[in-house]
Amino acid sequence: MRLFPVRLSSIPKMLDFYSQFNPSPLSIKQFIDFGQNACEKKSFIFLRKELPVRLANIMKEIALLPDNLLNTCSVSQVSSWYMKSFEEVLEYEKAEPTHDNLQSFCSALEHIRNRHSDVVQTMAQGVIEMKETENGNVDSSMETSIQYFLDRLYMSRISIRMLINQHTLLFGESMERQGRHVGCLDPACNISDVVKDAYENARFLCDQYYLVSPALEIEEHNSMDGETLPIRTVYVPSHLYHMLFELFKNSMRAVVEHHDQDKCETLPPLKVLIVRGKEDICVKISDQGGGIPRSQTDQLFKYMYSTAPQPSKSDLHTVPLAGYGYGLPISRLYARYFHGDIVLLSCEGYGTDAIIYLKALSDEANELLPIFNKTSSKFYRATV
Ligand SMILES: O=C(O)CCCOc1c(F)cc(-c2c(C(=O)NCc3ccc(C(=O)O)cc3)noc2-c2cc(Cl)c(O)cc2O)cc1F
Repeated sequence: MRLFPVRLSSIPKMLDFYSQFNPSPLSIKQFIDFGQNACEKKSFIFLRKELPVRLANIMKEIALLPDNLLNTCSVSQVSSWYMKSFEEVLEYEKAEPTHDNLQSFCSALEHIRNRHSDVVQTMAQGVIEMKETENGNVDSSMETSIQYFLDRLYMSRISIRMLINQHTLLFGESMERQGRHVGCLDPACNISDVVKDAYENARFLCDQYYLVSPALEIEEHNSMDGETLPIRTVYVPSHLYHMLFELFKNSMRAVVEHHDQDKCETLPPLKVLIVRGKEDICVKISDQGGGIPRSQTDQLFKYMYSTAPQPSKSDLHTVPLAGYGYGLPISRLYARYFHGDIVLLSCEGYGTDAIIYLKALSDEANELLPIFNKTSSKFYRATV
C-alpha cells in the first residue's frame, strides 16, 4: 500500500533539494546513548530526513560519473536501485508517526537494505564492462576518479546500512534478542574474541584449499584503565570481523604460498598484538609470508587493480581466499568509517604487518561521511 506516492516528475527537484543538505555524522557514543533509551518516533523523524540526504548526496555523484561507466548495464542498475529507494523513503516525508506507519517504515528499510545487497559486486561488474568497452586501456586519471568515487560510494553505503540496521534491530522483530548489544553495536566488544572468530573461519577456508594453515598467537597490552584485560571497546563487531577476516585470509595465503610444502616445514604462526592506548586501539597482524615490494602495497587498495574477472560462483569454493579483490579497500573503509584506519607495512623477503587502528574513545569515533559539494563535483569535471 503506497503511503504518499511521490510523483516521478518531482524526483529531480527532490534530489536537488535533499542534496543541498550535508549528511549529519553520528558518533558511536551518540548511537549508544540514543539506542540505550531508544524512541522509535524520534528515530523515524531523524531517518526520513537523513536517509534521503545521504541517498541524494551519493546519487548526485553517480550522475557525474564518466559516461563510459555510467552507461554500463551494471551501473545503470545500481543507479535505478538508488532512485527507487530514494522514492520509497520520500513516501514517509510527511507521514504521521502512527504505529502502522512506523511498522511500514521499518519494513520499507528492510526492503531497501535487501535491494542494495549486491551493489559492490554489481559495481565491480560495471568496472569490468567499462574496461571491455575501452579495450582494457583505462588511463590513470580515469582510474583515480573511479577510485575516488567507489571509496565514497561504499563509505556512503556503509553509513546508510548502519542507520538502517540500528533502526530495524532496535524497533523491528528482533528487538527482544539484543542482550547487551545496542542495535549492531556491542558496548563491551571483546576484541580478542572477534580476532579468534575471524581466524577460525579464515583458517577453515585455508585448510579446505591448502590442507594446511598457520597457527595463531595473540598478545594484549592495555596501557590504560589499570591494565585490565581482555581489552574491550564500544564497536560494531561485524565491522571488526570483516576487516580481520580479510586480513587473515591474505596473511594465510601469503604464508602458505611462500613456504615450500615439500620440506614439511612448520608454518610460521600469525602473531596478533592488541594494544589499548590513550587515543588508539591497535590490532596488528604480523605474518612471515614473504611480503610484497613497497612499490606494490598501494596497489592492494585499488579497485581497478584487483578488478580481475570476477570468480564465478562455482570458482569461489576452489580459490576461497580470493574474492572480488575488493576485500582490502572496503575493509579500510570500515576502519575509516569511525575515524580509524588500516595500514599495511610489508618487509619484502620476510613478511607483512597489517595494523587496524580504532578510536579508543567513542565520542571521538564519528562517522566519516562523503559530502557532495562543489569541491567533489569539480573533482569529477577535472579528471573526466
Ligand atoms: O582476491 C582477493 O580478494 C585478495 C587479494 C589480495 O591477495 C593477496 C594476498 F592475499 C596476499 C598478498 C601478500 C604477499 C604476496 O603475495 N607476496 C608475493 C608477491 C611478491 C612480489 C609481488 C610483486 O612484485 O608485485 C607481488 C606479490 N605478501 O604479503 C601479502 C600480504 C598482503 C596483505 Cl593485504 C596482508 O594483509 C598480509 C600479507 O601477507 C598479496 C596479495 F595480492
